[in-house]
Amino acid sequence: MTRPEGHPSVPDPKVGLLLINLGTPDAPHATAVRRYLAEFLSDPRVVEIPPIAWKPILHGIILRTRPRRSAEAYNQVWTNEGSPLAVIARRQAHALRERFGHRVSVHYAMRYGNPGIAAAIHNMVSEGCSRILAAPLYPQYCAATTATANDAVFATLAGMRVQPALRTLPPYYDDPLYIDALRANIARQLGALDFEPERLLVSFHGMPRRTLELGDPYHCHCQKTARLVGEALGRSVEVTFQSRFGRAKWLEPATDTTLAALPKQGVKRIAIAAPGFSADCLETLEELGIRGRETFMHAGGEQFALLDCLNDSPESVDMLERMISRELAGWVQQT
Ligand SMILES: C=CC1=C(C)c2cc3[nH]c(cc4nc(cc5[nH]c(cc1n2)c(C)c5CCC(=O)O)C(CCC(=O)O)=C4C)c(C)c3C=C
Ligand SMILES: [Fe+2]
Ligand SMILES: [Fe+2]
Repeated sequence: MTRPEGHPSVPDPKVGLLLINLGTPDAPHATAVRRYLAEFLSDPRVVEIPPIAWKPILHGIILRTRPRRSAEAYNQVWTNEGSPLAVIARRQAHALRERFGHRVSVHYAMRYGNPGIAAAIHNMVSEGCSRILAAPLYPQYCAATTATANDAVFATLAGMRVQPALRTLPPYYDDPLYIDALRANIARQLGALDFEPERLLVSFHGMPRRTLELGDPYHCHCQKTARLVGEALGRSVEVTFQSRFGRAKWLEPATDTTLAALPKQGVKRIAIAAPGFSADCLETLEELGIRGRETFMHAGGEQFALLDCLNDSPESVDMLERMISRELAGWVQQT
């Protein structure tokens, strides 16, 4: 790097990138799942019920029953290398490390479970990172995901005497880089199917409807992503919301009821994409790929394809590299 004459040469600051995802249990067993669910479902950003009312339900009912059922579901998608979400998060970080080389120190962390956000930031700081970009890998902003990931980053810095400088990656639901990565990823997979789907469903994780009424932009972000992806692919898409939890009204239409209804409307061949998930996980592989498929086929469907998420595909790594480089402008020499 050349510097204008008269300016003393200062060492380049070390820049760190922290990729953040939701988290997953350490093992597909009820004990590990209970530990994970207890942390996840105790987050007031996730369950917005006053703790005095929620705690007895969580500890008295949910944590007594759900871990065993969820562990069975995790068992069906667990791999030799671990939980799919953890495996893919590791691969995404590895791929970006290769892309950025010595320019950026790439780490990843989970909001719940391991590796944790606080530990990752402490590692980065002790490694000498004085500037950190925290990148929650949620394309659509939601208080239950983006905000709580950022909260955990801010809380870690709040306890430090010498803080690194910090940036956060904004939501990227309508970023042309994201839409183009989805277009390429979905088009490639549709082209490789041995049938022509009559309908392309795009299923996003659901949220309580009340969060939309309170002003969370998540629902609008999902709708815009879906519209832009449909336009980019040149075909219509149908938006649904999955993973309903509890008794309150959630965003609609629900993925499971749509899957049960489509064959009766004459739609027998479908493909389903889940563009809100940056990595395949329990919610895509088990809820859509196993239970969703069963629901559709039992209702009279004939062909069903679950498309992979962006994961560590070349288009995903290109997208992340370019989006992150843009956020790091001024911090890192562009190549
Ligand atoms: C009130 C409950 C939940 C809200 C709100 C919620 C929002 C939300 N979640 C994701 C992404 C993921 N959720 C995952 C699993 C999962 N989600 C909930 C509940 C809520 N999610 C539970 C209880 C679970 C655990 C599994 C189960 O018991 O059903 C996952 C997968 C994790 C994995 O280990 O693979 C992801 C990813 C988003 C994006 C979101 C709001 C937009
Ligand atoms: Fe969830
Ligand atoms: Fe689920």
